[in-house]
Amino acid sequence: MTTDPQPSGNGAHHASPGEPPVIDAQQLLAPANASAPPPPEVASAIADAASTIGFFQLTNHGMDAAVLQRMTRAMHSFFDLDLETKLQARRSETNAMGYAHDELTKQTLDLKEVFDVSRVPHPELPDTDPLNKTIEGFNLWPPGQDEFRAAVLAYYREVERCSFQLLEAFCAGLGMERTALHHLFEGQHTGFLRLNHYPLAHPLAQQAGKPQELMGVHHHTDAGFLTILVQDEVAGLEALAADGTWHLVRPIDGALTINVGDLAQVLSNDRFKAPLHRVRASRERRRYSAPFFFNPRPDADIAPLPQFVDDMHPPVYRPINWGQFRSKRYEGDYADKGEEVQISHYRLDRIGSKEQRQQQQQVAT
Ligand SMILES: O=C(O)CCC(=O)C(=O)O
Ligand SMILES: [Fe+2]
Repeated sequence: MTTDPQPSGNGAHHASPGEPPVIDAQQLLAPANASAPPPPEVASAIADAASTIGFFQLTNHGMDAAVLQRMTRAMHSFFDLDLETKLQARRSETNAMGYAHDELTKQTLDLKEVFDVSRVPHPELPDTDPLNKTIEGFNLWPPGQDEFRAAVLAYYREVERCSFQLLEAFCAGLGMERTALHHLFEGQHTGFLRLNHYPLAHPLAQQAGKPQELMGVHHHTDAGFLTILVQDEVAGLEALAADGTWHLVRPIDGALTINVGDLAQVLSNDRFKAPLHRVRASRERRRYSAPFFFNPRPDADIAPLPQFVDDMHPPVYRPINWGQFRSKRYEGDYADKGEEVQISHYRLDRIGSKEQRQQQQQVAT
């Protein structure tokens, strides 16, 4: 049973304590509002959510519903293809985009299959033209799937447009000029769209003493700045709240689910929180989702912004070069190369770094 959302002070609604707020976005993402400042109460509700649970849901958002629906249909047909066809667009160690059914999170196999698509720098040129290679590699497409390609690329352009508008609301919520962070993304952002399909969990998985097999995605934070997620009606996504308990991020028809990424946490010097989240696998229903990871230019050096640093709030992180961080992270997704790189490795107090833990152990023993 679900409870009716309760209104809170700034127009956001919480279903229950710890559950991400549902925010009426007042058409924040509509093209007509591209040059308008984000409504202050929307920016403030976003900032409240971003600085507490790190997740929120946007209703009445203004993204093009027809483009979204077309992508969703194409995603279902794609995952229904036979494995052999999907494997023709299989990603590799040197090409992060394309199809995979063997992704690792925290060195553990996730129960899902994915298809990743990045920005196309020169849409007028063939997909395989060297000028269309980004730090993610080339986009790979299964043969004979023209509608899938067209639908996915149309959605990519739409969610990319919305990401810039949402970035402005994040900036406004942090009390900054709304275009203050555009330079980190403009021209060469490395945002990518992921299509996720979570097949049914095997009924014997838990009995076999392997509860980890019941996770669609193991707990993680998203590495980029922000994520715009479309989830279907099958529940499964959970976020870790400050009290240490997992809360369902319930699917809401027509809403966009947004979460803070690691880089927004770093830039805001820990004001915004990148939440740990995971996806439970279901034994009853297959689940589909489509996150867009809004990531900066490869040459962006991300560090706490001066306005969030003072005597009381010293910088928490040293600069992170995005291009290097992303490629290290991908190595961990693709194959077990040891501990996955995290922003905690860049903390100046070095809490959580391997070196520090080893040092602490040496001191303790
Ligand atoms: O499927 C979902 O709801 C979320 C997936 C996710 O967290 C991810 O792909 O990073
Ligand atoms: Fe995620």
